[in-house]
Amino acid sequence: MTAADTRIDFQKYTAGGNDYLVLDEETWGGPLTPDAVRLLCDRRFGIGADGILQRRPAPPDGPYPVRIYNSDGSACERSGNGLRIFAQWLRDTGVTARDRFPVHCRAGTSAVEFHDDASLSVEMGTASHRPDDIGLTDPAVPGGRHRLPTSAGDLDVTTLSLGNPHTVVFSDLPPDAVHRLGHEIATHPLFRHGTNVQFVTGIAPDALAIEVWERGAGRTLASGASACAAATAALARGLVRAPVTVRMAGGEVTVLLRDGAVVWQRGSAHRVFAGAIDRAYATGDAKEGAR
Ligand SMILES: N[C@@H](CCC[C@H](N)C(=O)O)C(=O)O
Repeated sequence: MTAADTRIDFQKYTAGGNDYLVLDEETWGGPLTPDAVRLLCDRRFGIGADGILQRRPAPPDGPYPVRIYNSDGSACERSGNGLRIFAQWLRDTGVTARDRFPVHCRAGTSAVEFHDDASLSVEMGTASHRPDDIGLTDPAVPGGRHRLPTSAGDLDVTTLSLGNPHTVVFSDLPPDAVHRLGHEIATHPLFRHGTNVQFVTGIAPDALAIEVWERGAGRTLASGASACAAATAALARGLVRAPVTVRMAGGEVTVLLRDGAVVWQRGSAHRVFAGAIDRAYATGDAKEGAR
């Protein structure tokens, strides 16, 4: 029996404190189960991460497909930090040496561009306010700007989809709102598939500050898709001008629109460490007590 039979290699990356494990589908032996994702992401029983990126087989020149999972085991259509991390991993591991290439996730294909300062830009698609795209359950509620009833009163929000659902909260709230209201809004009955939530805590002419509550992961220190959602919503309200620097607890990304509507985010992604996890533990029954 070789080490590859008993251990599964992984790499751990971070983008502004939003951390992901990167695994290979071939090494794992197929798609991850929700139980396996929860175990691997568990910070006490597993390796610990906000989510997992599982690389899928690809033609040499791409597009390079990736499955994206949240730490609660759910699959996610698109992740801004996830795609930046995956692109960085493709370069770090020598899968490609190119500066521009396409990656592919459930929400579609995104172009990636590396810059001289070691940052990278990733295309995030076009924001949609269509109720069906967001998964709104009440036909009386339009996508875009509306009021959202919560335990803290009716909030001024913008709901939109970037391939995944987002609710940007513009109401003035106490600093701990992300902890008090994040889960409530993320699981609000208005959203058929749940929603990621961004609390806007500061606005400048070309910058925003947000706190993030992710669907499927809870509060995170940063989120690329959330930064894009918040910037897009603030641009639509005329509150900021592009490019918009979006500051989060763990770091910042820059968001801009190309061709008037295509959302791009720019930031960095870093490898933290590489390791191997016991295959029997990660895939077998020895996961008692994990979330
Ligand atoms: N961390 C991500 C966002 C992940 C998506 C989300 N949790 C979902 O379920 O849609 C990012 O950086 O964009």
